[in-house]
Amino acid sequence: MNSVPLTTCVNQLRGSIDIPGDKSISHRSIMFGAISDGKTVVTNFLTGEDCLSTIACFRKLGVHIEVDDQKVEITGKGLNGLREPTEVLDVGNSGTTIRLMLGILAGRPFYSTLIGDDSIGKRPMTRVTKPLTQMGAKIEGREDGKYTPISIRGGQLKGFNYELPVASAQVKSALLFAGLQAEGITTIYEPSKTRDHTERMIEQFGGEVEVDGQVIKIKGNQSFKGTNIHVPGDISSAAFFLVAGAIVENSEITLKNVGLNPTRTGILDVMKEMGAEVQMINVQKDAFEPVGDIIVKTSKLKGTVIEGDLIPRLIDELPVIALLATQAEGKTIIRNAEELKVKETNRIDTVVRELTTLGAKIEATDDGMIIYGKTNLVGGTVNSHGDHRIGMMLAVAALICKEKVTLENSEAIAVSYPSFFSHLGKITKT
Ligand SMILES: O=C(O)C1=C[C@@H](OP(=O)(O)O)[C@@H](O)[C@H](O)C1
Ligand SMILES: C=C(OP(=O)(O)O)C(=O)O
Repeated sequence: MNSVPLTTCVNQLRGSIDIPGDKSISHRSIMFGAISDGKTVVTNFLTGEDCLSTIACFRKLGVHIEVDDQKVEITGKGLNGLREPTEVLDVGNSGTTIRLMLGILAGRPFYSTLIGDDSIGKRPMTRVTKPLTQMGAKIEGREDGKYTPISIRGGQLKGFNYELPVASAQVKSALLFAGLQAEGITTIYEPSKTRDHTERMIEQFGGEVEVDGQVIKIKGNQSFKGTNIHVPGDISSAAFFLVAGAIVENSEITLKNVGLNPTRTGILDVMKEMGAEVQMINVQKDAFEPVGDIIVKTSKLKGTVIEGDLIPRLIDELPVIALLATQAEGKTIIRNAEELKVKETNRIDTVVRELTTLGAKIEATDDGMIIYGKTNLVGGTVNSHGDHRIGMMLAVAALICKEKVTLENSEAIAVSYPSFFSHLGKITKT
């Protein structure tokens, strides 16, 4: 457990950062590469711990994967090339890895066991185990399939119609992976539109999927062909610098190569609504995932309401958006965000607890939080609680703290952004 002093009292942030590869897209590039025929080359791959867990799991399923810095080569032998693993598959801290892999394994005629860390052991799995069982997979898990360890024996699946009880791209993607191996058609209805990287990647690897708003249809017995994928920068990682640039005085920073898929850009909409000076330049809309650069400057901010269909478009950014709201005049309300309770930590509790330590006025509600601004943040000892997004949010908060800030459990940040502190150091002027 690392405890580190954070940089405080920063006078300005200046310069530019190349944002590392998107976590969601990096995971999926390995998964599709592994189930395709032939070679897939992935560039700008995110070498965060979560995506490395995905690689480790597929190696145990017999897939040859070579990693050279941010370049990954996967030698796929199709879905039938996956082999029964002789060891348990350890997903580490990664919810995306376990839920999407369960979808793939549901259609494979062999037995696997999946485990993860303490945080994974508390995250709900019924949301995927129940519909996958309905499709025909045999799944057992602790407390009736609710939690890890989970064992699965896949086999011949049947397509079905399924209304998602929660807006979750992980559940949708698990069902797409199962559906593309099933007999017949699988139709999924989403309560709100969630990130569509799986749908985009199916087409990129030569498969077929039909999307009509929040209704997604996939036919079974599909096969895929290896391809080259260049992963855009992760807007969820850029979010920490977007907020830092807006709240630290005298700042102007450019975030380069940021993925701008509209299912992920909720933070930009909210920042504009709050009065932030953010500008997109060099936008390439026709790439398989849209990408561009973002300039952010110190901004005068006002409170807002964040709710409804916007929530899935910024779910992972809510901790750092809560910090942003502490620097806005007036009240900010975040509602319909109960999914925050089942992330790496209960992010309603951890955000409220840690920001309160630093002097913010913030309350937890049943489905979100209320933040009263503008407050001066002071200092203190804070804790990531093993949650990478909480750790990075606190490092950004420290930039505007007047007193010493110490971060406990800082190592969690490597889950999604191993170069976070070096990037922050590069733009920080004290
Ligand atoms: O599909 C994905 O890659 C993800 C979906 C989201 O989770 P849910 O599907 O649980 O909302 C998000 O929070 C997670 O970081 C990544
Ligand atoms: C929730 C997250 O990831 P996962 O669900 O993959 O653990 C996240 O990265 O904020």
